[in-house]
Amino acid sequence: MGLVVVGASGRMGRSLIRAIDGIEGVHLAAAVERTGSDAIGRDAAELAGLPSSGVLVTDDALAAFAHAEGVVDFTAPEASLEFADLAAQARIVHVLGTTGMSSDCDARIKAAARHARIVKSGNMSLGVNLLSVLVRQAARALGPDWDIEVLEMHHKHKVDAPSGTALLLGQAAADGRGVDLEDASVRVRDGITGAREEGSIGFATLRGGSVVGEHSVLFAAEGEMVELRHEALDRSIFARGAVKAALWARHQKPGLYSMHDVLGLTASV
Ligand SMILES: NC(=O)C1=CN([C@@H]2O[C@H](COP(=O)(O)OP(=O)(O)OC[C@H]3O[C@@H](n4cnc5c(N)ncnc54)[C@H](O)[C@@H]3O)[C@@H](O)[C@H]2O)C=CC1
Ligand SMILES: O=C(O)C1=N[C@H](C(=O)O)C[C@H](O)C1
Repeated sequence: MGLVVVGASGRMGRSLIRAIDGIEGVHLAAAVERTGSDAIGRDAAELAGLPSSGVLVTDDALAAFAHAEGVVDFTAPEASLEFADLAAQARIVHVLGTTGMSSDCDARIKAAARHARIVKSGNMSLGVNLLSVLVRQAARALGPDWDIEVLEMHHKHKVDAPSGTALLLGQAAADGRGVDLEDASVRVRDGITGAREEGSIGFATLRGGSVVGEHSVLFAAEGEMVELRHEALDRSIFARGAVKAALWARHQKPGLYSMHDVLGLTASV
């Protein structure tokens, strides 16, 4: 399966190029960066620390998509919307890992998925997706007198908050409780906030250094606390998940899929 990596010189772009190189059944068909990037014209594999491949980074996404079967996209929300349209036109699989998408963006991705196979997730790792199943089960079992807080820490370059993973885990907790996350979530606390509102789902964001990604979901009650936690030690876990998603989506009908679909983690698990 020929895959295009968009955002090829980014942290995830380089990790994806290395993952594609090491996985049977896929090859790097093209590598795309934004117009004006220093990476344009450079060998994509060399950028990722591999021996040269002859695939030069381009800013012509349309031409790149024409000769591929899938695109893996960890870029930025506006760019991902554009790539969703181009992938739908080219009838290729779109694996979308970009976070920080607004509800408007999500609606446009849903519309594009009427004609395209899109796998979208705030976290492509097996560990976090399994964790989300456990969070949903815990939230259902523990009930509303257990306070739920989602805590995350990432590297200092991350531009969106809360992380896509924190929102995914918050959604799992809300699903387990049978509440609407929009109504229940408290994303920021500052000043005299008053006591914690019963049933709310809180978020706390930490940024610093080179942390790849740490997430905890805390369930706190009178006299006891349960913590469910995931730590990403290397970006290759997301890259390998994204490639797995592309290979899986190749055989699916048009639609918007999640990593739960790819990994077979259905609602009943
Ligand atoms: N879903 C998941 O499992 C994961 C999601 N992410 C998300 O992926 C995104 C990227 O993360 P990083 O790689 O750390 O960021 P980064 O800033 O290192 O890389 C983003 C790359 O996209 C490129 N880009 C931006 N607009 C573009 C355009 N129009 N055309 C082509 N390239 C364009 C940038 O030049 C940059 O090289 C973020 O939203 C992050 O939260 C990151 C890791 C895992
Ligand atoms: O920006 C990152 O780095 C990451 N982003 C994703 C998120 O927003 O949750 C996934 C991972 O935690 C790394």
